[in-house]
Parts: sequence; structure tokens; C-alpha cells
Amino acid sequence: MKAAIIGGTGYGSIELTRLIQKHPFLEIGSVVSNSQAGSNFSDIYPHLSNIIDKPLEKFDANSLCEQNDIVFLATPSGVSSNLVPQLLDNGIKCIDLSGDFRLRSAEEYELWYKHSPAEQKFIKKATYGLSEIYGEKIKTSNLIANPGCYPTAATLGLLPIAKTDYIDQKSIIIDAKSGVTGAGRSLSITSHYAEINENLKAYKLGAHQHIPEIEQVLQDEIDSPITITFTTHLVPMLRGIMCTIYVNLKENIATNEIHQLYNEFYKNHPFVRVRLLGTVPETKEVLGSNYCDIGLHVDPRTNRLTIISVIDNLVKGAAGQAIQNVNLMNGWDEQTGLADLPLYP
Ligand SMILES: NC(=O)C1=CN([C@@H]2O[C@H](COP(=O)(O)OP(=O)(O)OC[C@H]3O[C@@H](n4cnc5c(N)ncnc54)[C@H](OP(=O)(O)O)[C@@H]3O)[C@@H](O)[C@H]2O)C=CC1
Ligand SMILES: CC(=O)N[C@@H](CCC(=O)OP(=O)(O)O)C(=O)O
Repeated sequence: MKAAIIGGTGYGSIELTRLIQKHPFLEIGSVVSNSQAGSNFSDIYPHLSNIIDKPLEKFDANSLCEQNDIVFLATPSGVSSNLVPQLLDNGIKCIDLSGDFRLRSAEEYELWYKHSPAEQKFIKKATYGLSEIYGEKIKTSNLIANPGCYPTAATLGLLPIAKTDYIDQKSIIIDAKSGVTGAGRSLSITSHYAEINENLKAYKLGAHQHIPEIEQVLQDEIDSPITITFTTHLVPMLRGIMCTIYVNLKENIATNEIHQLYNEFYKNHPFVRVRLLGTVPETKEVLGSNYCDIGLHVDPRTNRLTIISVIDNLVKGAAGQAIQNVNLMNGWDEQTGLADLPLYP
């Protein structure tokens, strides 16, 4: 099956390229670049030399759909809302890595993303692509709104406990940290080496665009309104997200019992690894892989549960989950092409 990638020279695209290259049923058809059309992909990314020597193309919906079977959009927010309608009208399935089709409310999108929203009829067609939770819907969808990197780690960490009545729903705090590739490849002062190296900073306090996304998933699953405290931090490393999540328990429950609950919840989901009691997952332990590792601890003094959830932002947080969704959409084993060990050390 031929896959096209739009947003060719970005980090999402280059990670999709790496994963598609080793997928047994996918191959790279077209790579579209807004800024570098006409150049060779391996001129921009020399690590592709002699492996993928393809010219980067201009966007043309008709020829893209003629030459490919599926399209990944790895463009900044505000771009795919215009491209996806043209592609869907040509009858091709789309996986959008941006936030343009994740939020059901156009007003919320405008408020948090500061762009004009996609047309409502296309938002309605989108399936939120959190593979472990919405696998059945994903299988029959033509448009996948691939989740944000932080929401993937946060919701996979929270959902098993949030769906019980053990927790005070008003008490959820998500302390999130990301490596710099989460900000994409384009130059900016905030991710500049001299600004980020030997430094740790919190950003977008109370204003992060992933707040409504996490709340939407929790509300859908819990069926009651919920608000969270979510703070993001930039860490001087390349890849990886850690969400440290705090929740107040309404009653005294041992870590052991919560551990069993998580194991049961994820027993049929190979990419979520509930770690052994007493162990705490680290970002390096999922590096380059599609795993989300979860560690659990209840402090009996405070009756508070701490959940540690780690992913590689470019894999389970973006390109890996996108491929997992394509596997589901095609009836292939969801691990196809994604079963590699994490890169360690
Ligand atoms: N990085 C991450 O960890 C994650 C990213 N995402 C989301 O995935 C999407 C891609 O992210 P990422 O690859 O990191 O971002 P990058 O900034 O690295 O790449 C985006 C690419 O999109 C293209 N582009 C930029 N502006 C425009 C435009 N106005 N019109 C068309 N194309 C444009 C550019 O490539 P070219 O000029 O070659 O077309 C650019 O390199 C974003 O929406 C991001 O929020 C989601 C989860 C995790
Ligand atoms: C480290 C870093 O800057 N991360 C980005 C994640 C962007 C992203 O993936 O968000 P959308 O796909 O929802 O646009 C951020 O915090 O905004």
C-alpha cells in the first residue's frame, strides 16, 4: 500500500518515513513539501542517502490521490483543515497528526489554537485516534485525528482509574515534560540550544492547547464534566514525554489493587506496559518505540495516587500511533512494523 506524507521536511514526516520504510505492507509513495518541492528528500536528510532518494513534490490533491492509497498529514495546526477536505473528496483515507480535527467544538479549537476551525462536517467525520481506546471506531474510519503527544501519555495513564469511582475527579493534576523534538523542526527562540541546554522551563501555563483535548477524552469516557490542571515543561533532551499524574483517592486503596486494575484494563493492548510494582518507568526505556509505560504508586499517608506515564513523543506520541491506526484501519495486526525494541541506552 502506497503512503503519501505531507509536511515532508518536518520531524513527524521523517519519523513516519523511518517507520514506513520497515513496514511490511506500506511503502512511501509521495512526499509533499511546501518549502522544498523539487529538492531530493535525501538532500534535506542525508541519513536517507541511497535508501530513499525521492524528489519532494508540490501539493496536488488529484495526483496525490491517484498515486497513493493513504495520506499522512504532518503539518502544523491550521493547514490540514484546508487540505483534508480536498483529499477526502478524492476518496482517499487520511491520518492527520495535527490538532485540526481532534476537538469536536469549533469554538474551543479557535480559542485554544487561534486558527480558523475546519468545517464542521469534516470534524464530524473524524475519529480520535487513541488506538487502545477507540480501536473499533478507527477500523472503519476514513479520517483519523491522531492524538497529541501529551494527551496520549496523559489519557493512557489516567483512563483506567478515571473510569472508576475511586477518585476525586476535581483533583487531577498532570505535570508533563517533553523533549525538544515535540516542538517540531522549525527554528524558534524557545527551542534554541543556548536557551534550552542546561535549563528547565514550564510553558503555556493554563493555556496549553492539549488541555481541552485531554478533558474531552476524559469527559467522553467518564460521562461527566471534568477539568484538569495541566502544566508542560521543556526538558533538554531530544525525545520523550513523561507525565507525572496526581489523583486523590476517595478511600484507602492499596497500590496492589490499582496495579491489578491497570493490568486488567490493558491486558489486550501490547503497546501499554504496566510496569512491575515498585518500578518507575523512564523515557529512555521507550525511546524509539511505540510503547507507553506506566508506573503506579499510592502514598497511604496522603491517600494520593501517583501515575508515571512515558512515551516517545515522535513514536507513540505521533508517527507510531499513526501507523498503529493504519494497521487497525486495514485489519492488520496492530503491531505490524512497530514491534522493535526500544533503543537503549
Ligand atoms: N513533534 C512531535 O512530537 C509531535 C507533533 N505533532 C503534530 O504533528 C504535526 C507535525 O509536527 P512536526 O513534524 O513536529 O512539525 P515540524 O515543524 O517539524 O514540521 C511541520 C512541517 O510542515 C510543513 N509546513 C510548515 N508550514 C506549512 C504550511 N503553512 N503549509 C503547509 N506545510 C507547512 C513544513 O514542511 P515542508 O515545508 O517540507 O512542507 C514543516 O517542516 C504538527 O501539527 C504537530 O503539532 C503531534 C504529536 C507529536
Ligand atoms: C515541546 C513542545 O513544544 N511541544 C508542543 C507539542 C505540540 C503538539 O504536538 O501539539 P499539537 O499537535 O496539538 O499542535 C507544545 O507543547 O505545543
